[in-house]
Amino acid sequence: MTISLSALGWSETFAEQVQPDEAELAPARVAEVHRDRLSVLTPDGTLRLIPTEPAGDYAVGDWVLHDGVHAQRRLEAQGNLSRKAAGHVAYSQRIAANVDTLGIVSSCNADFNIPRLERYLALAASAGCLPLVILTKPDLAEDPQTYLQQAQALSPDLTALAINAKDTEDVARLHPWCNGGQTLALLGSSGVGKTTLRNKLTGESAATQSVRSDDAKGRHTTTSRSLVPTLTGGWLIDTPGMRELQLADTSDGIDEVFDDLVSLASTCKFRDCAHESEPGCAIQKAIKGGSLEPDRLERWRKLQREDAQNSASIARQRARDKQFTKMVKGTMKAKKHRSGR
Ligand SMILES: Nc1nc2c(ncn2[C@@H]2O[C@H](COP(=O)(O)OP(=O)(O)OP(=O)(O)O)[C@@H](O)[C@H]2O)c(=O)[nH]1
Ligand SMILES: [Zn+2]
Repeated sequence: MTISLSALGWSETFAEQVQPDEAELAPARVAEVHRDRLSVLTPDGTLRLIPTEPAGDYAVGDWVLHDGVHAQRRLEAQGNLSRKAAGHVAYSQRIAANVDTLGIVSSCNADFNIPRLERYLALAASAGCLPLVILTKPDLAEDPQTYLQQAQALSPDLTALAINAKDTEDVARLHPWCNGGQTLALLGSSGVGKTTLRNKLTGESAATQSVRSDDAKGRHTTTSRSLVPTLTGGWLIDTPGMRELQLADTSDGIDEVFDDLVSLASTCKFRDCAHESEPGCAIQKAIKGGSLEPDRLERWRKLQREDAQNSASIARQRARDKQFTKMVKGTMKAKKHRSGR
């Protein structure tokens, strides 16, 4: 069975990137990334390719141009999700590529958390994905509508749906975001129902408990990340094990989520107003007038601080890496020189 490139999500944006000297190469979409190979989808089926860049440069959902053996070139992606990787060494880690819609999954219970939703919304805005808030387990909540209203109030551009992930008909309300070659990525804390949604959307029966391995902290999380077809002709990227999502280089996304504060701040008397006790502060005025919650200002500041700190530590690490490479090259050159070669 063959399927069209557009059914795989190919569009003009990618076609335009193909250079005349690449006419011999064929496009393929990355379904899985392994250290030494990529599993890719082509109109004729699945292929294994040898990467030509470090594995960390690829993300599930990427488009590559290949010759049947090597992924010769990775095309520039749209809807690029990335985060600051956890650990001692700071770097920006790609999570998923060419994502049309980011499904932000939260359940209607203790997991529901406004700052976390705002964090995911900032990520979606910065990546250029359409945000879709999916509130699971409404059947277990006393008043799911209050969660829905709180989520909806975060932005007029956002769609929020309360969906019982165990109910096939209810899950069908997500079909408009995963048909016609469109890609939906699901992001959310462990246990909120991502696997349950995935099984309904794809007709697969990925185990909700068994495909797990211990991570460093001894907690259980699903580990594989892949691009899988939905029953309705779209694509789903499950991003398991994303307990903690640290933002980096998303200041544009944060500004979008807090655009009301950004435009208020632009009317403060001082350009560098810290919105504390400065005279003529439009933000403090709005708080006093009751049109702005002080908490929202705090959440904005907190995300901005986090983003700035993470972006800076990633930049420092990049600079260190660069310096190290330079030093190694310098040493090798000196050695060559000494040995008279
Ligand atoms: N009642 C009810 N239970 C749900 C709903 N969604 C998920 N569950 C249950 O919640 C548990 C966790 O669901 P999973 O789908 O495994 O959660 P997950 O987000 O994939 O978790 P990780 O794999 O750890 O990331 C399972 O027992 C599901 O049956 C829902 O909408 N209603
Ligand atoms: Zn101010």
